[in-house]
Amino acid sequence: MAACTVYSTQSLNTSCFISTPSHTHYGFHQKQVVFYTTSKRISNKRGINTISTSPYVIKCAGGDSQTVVIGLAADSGCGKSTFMRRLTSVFGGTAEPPKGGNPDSNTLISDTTTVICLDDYHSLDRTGRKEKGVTALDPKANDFDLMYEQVKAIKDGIAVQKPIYNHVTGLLDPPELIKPPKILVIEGLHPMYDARVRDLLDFSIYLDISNEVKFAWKIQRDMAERGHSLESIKASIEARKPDFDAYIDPQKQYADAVIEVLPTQLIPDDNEGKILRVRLIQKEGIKKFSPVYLFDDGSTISWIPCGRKLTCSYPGIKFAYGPETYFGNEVSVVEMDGQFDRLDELIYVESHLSNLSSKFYGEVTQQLLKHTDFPGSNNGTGLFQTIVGLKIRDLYEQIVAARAETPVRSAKV
Ligand SMILES: Nc1ncnc2c1ncn2[C@@H]1O[C@H](COP(=O)(O)OP(=O)(O)OP(=O)(O)O)[C@@H](O)[C@H]1O
Ligand SMILES: O=C(CO)[C@H](O)[C@H](O)COP(=O)(O)O
Repeated sequence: MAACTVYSTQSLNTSCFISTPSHTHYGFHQKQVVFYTTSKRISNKRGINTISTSPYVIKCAGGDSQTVVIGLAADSGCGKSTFMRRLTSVFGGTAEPPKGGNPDSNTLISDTTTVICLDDYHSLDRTGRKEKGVTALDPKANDFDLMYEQVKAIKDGIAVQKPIYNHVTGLLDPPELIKPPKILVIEGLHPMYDARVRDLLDFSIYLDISNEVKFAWKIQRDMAERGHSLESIKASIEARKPDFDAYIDPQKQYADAVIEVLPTQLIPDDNEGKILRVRLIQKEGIKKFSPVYLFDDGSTISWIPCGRKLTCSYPGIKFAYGPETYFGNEVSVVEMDGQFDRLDELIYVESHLSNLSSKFYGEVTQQLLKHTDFPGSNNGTGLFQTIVGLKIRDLYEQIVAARAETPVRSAKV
């Protein structure tokens, strides 16, 4: 049986948020129990109940109970869903919408992860935004207080009733229950915009897609799959740009890892946007995260792997690695320009990368081979998304291991 520690409320901030109607006893996860014997419930207009008194909080040793929170920021259509599918696959599962819930829910749940889309915190629906003349990227169209309260509650192991923004109707639908998972990913336009939400993140990622590439991807998806015209795609990108520059793009300075996607430099003046130069920018000095490197940690390296061990057709493949400064922070950057002809040969490149946090030799290659149908599997976007997925798994395992030790120690003291 797990050893438990009982804390008196005098030393705790006892205010918390819950979503269930019962008010005497809440059990979250297997190894943490929060036990309220006296409670005062105040319903507020967001359907959240505030408990203002809680005499005992019991936490048990060996608990992996607190949710690890990951932030993933990017503009719409920049590969968040693809990245999430790769991340879920690293944990060995597939993500699905909540069973029996709203068919237009934006949430995806797997055994380990719950991914919530921050569009659900739009405070203005489509009509409301039109009337007020604001875009969904404008902070005025989003409820950051609620976002903070709910992400904090989930992180503390407490279920919430999260609103749903319905992309089909453009309306705010009735809320859905989100239980605390092992890993909560908050993805969308603003995971690092509000300092309170940012501080809750255990790791943060920004997908930085250059305008040229964003345009090429949008055309491919919105013209081919959604029947939009070229003119309307151009107009929509232009209309979003000022708010994107003001509110979304600046978040990259806070990210622990940035995946930057640029046009290739291997073809002069390329404007097709098919061959990509992708940079994995990794912040130095982040707890439980040690950046991936090529050949030699801290050196500056340029490497063309094409030859006997790696088949390359025009324009080839070029890797680079080295230390840089990014928004005043020391970072390590691994870069890949070009694309693989034969994905199985990626193993050759993988064997020259270190600190991958893989569980066995060839895991990165195996992951990419598993999902050759995902966009970007043959270039740096797929490679670096997979690597970041392994890093998140490693971070999660380190956090769980550290937590398993802490209460035992404090109980002994
Ligand atoms: N690495 C990639 N290489 C090429 N195309 C890509 C890549 N990632 C995404 N795309 C293109 O962009 C489209 C959007 O990708 P995805 O659905 O993953 O983005 P998203 O950020 O989740 O979009 P949204 O927020 O609009 O739902 C894909 O359908 C595909 O056409
Ligand atoms: O930037 C977006 C994030 O995905 C969407 O444009 C925003 O959520 C508004 O959605 P819709 O266009 O469906 O009203």
